[in-house]
Amino acid sequence: MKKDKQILSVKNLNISFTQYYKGLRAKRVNPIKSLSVTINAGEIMAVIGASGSGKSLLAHAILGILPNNATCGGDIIYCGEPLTEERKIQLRGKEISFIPQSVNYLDPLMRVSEQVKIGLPKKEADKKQKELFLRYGLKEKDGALYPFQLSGGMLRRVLFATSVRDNIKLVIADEPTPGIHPEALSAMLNQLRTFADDGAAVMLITHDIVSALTVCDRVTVLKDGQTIETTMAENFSLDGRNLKHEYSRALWNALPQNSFSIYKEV
Ligand SMILES: Nc1ncnc2c1ncn2[C@@H]1O[C@H](COP(=O)(O)OP(=O)(O)OP(=O)(O)O)[C@@H](O)[C@H]1O
Ligand code: NI
Repeated sequence: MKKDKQILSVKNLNISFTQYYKGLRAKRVNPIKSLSVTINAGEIMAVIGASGSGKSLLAHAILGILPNNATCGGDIIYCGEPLTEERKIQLRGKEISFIPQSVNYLDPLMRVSEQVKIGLPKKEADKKQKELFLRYGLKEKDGALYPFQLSGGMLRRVLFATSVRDNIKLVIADEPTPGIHPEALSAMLNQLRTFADDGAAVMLITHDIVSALTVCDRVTVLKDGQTIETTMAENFSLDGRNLKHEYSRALWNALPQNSFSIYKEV
């Protein structure tokens, strides 16, 4: 696949919810106001922002899994064409791969090895699933277990294994690494890098900016459902003087390892 080709373009995304309370009184909330992000083939775009800034909603809008009471505006273009609700259903789990934030996305009643096999070509599903378990430090016998029998860290690895498929063009990873020990963390980040190097566009939603910077190309900063800035990863360095927006600098300088740097307005 040609690199630098735009795979995903989200323009002026707007998401609101109608909430009913006290019987019939309706209230609208509008957590995503004007959010834009583009990702090219071969690129990892980290998406960062405080809790509640709209990162997961962005992911869910692209995948077509927003709750029913959500209203969505703006444009989502995938490979040059509007990503309609039908196309979302058609493509997710195939060309568009999702690593969800919550392990609740796993089926509680299905053995985890079976869940990793979903979407794999039948003939090689067994072999591939075992390879993926090995790659992410899961034991072969763990495959026979149900989600409730695995630890949080193990479930994250299972989720990651479910995302590795051939012919992926877009990967959306929503906070894929919390509670993961350092070795598995780097295996997962390397896997995201491999997806990108093989030509996919990768969206890495995370709170862990420092780990993300080891693999990502660009960073989009969100605040209150709006894009604050998109910048090259290398601008997250020193005291953040190359970042355009005050808020991005504040996020960067709030990290414990940066707290001693002298922050001056530039
Ligand atoms: N179904 C819903 N109805 C109403 N508001 C919602 C709904 N889902 C999410 N929100 C609101 O939208 C905002 C953004 O939520 P979102 O889950 O995208 O945040 P996030 O950036 O992923 O946060 P975190 O880092 O904690 O995962 C939040 O204020 C949340 O309360
Ligand atoms: Ni989230």
